[in-house]
Amino acid sequence: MRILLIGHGKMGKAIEQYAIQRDHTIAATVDLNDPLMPTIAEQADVAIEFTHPDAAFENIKFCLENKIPVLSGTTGWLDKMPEIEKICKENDGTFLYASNFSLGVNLFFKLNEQLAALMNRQEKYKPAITEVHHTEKKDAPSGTAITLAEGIIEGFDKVTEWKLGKSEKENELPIFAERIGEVPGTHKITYKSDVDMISIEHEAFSRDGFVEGAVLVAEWLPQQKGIKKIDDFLKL
Ligand SMILES: NC(=O)c1ccc[n+]([C@@H]2O[C@H](COP(=O)([O-])OP(=O)(O)OC[C@H]3O[C@@H](n4cnc5c(N)ncnc54)[C@H](O)[C@@H]3O)[C@@H](O)[C@H]2O)c1
Ligand SMILES: O=C(O)C1=N[C@H](C(=O)O)CCC1
Repeated sequence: MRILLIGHGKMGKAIEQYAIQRDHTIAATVDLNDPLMPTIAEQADVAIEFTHPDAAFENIKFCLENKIPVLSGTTGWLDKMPEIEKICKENDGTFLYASNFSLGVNLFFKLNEQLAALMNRQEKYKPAITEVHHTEKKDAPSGTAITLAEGIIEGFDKVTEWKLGKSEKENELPIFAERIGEVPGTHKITYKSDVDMISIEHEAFSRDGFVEGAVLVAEWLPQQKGIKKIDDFLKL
């Protein structure tokens, strides 16, 4: 498969290595200030986009308008998702966003939803999320923490919105974001009462899980149409 790699940072470089190991070709690599031109698009079967919150929208739009199936792992741009969905439809395109491409985190998302449904019947427990990432991360909270928060809000009726930092209202789910050294990504959900605490945690040991997930989804995506979810691929 011929891959257009948009973003050649920590994720882009690791994806390049893993894709080559799986016998794919990197048709082109585009980073900041490299122009994205239609001639580049013609040489690729799929695009993989891991850039910056401010850059994702234009990159995804370019791919959809130039008829390349595109997946994006970039976080922090989701206010523009409705517009991307519209562009995808207008161009009869294929697009997939996942806040986290690792199998382990996607299993953790399901566990989080099940725990929220169980805890919904309990009066005494209050949920919170803590996420820890490396100091170069641009956005907070992490995209993964936002997906976890959405899972809790869906199943646990006492919270209706999330808030970065300490919550002031009963209906707010606090998300605490810490930035430490080179931590690839740790997410912890806690339900605390006055007498005890229940917690579940996912810890990534490296970026390998994100990288593998992104390449496997990229192999599957060209056979799909429309807005896809990672659940459509993983079928968990
Ligand atoms: N979904 C997931 O599984 C997952 C996993 C890891 C990281 N991420 C997200 O992916 C994104 C990138 O992460 P990273 O660790 O590789 O970051 P990084 O900072 O190491 O790399 C980002 C790269 O994008 C480039 N870039 C910036 N603007 C660009 C533009 N307009 N066009 C092309 N390239 C541009 C930067 O120069 C840099 O090389 C972040 O949003 C991060 O949160 C998601
Ligand atoms: O390193 C990052 O940046 C990560 N971003 C994603 C997020 O925001 O959830 C996934 C984990 C790593």
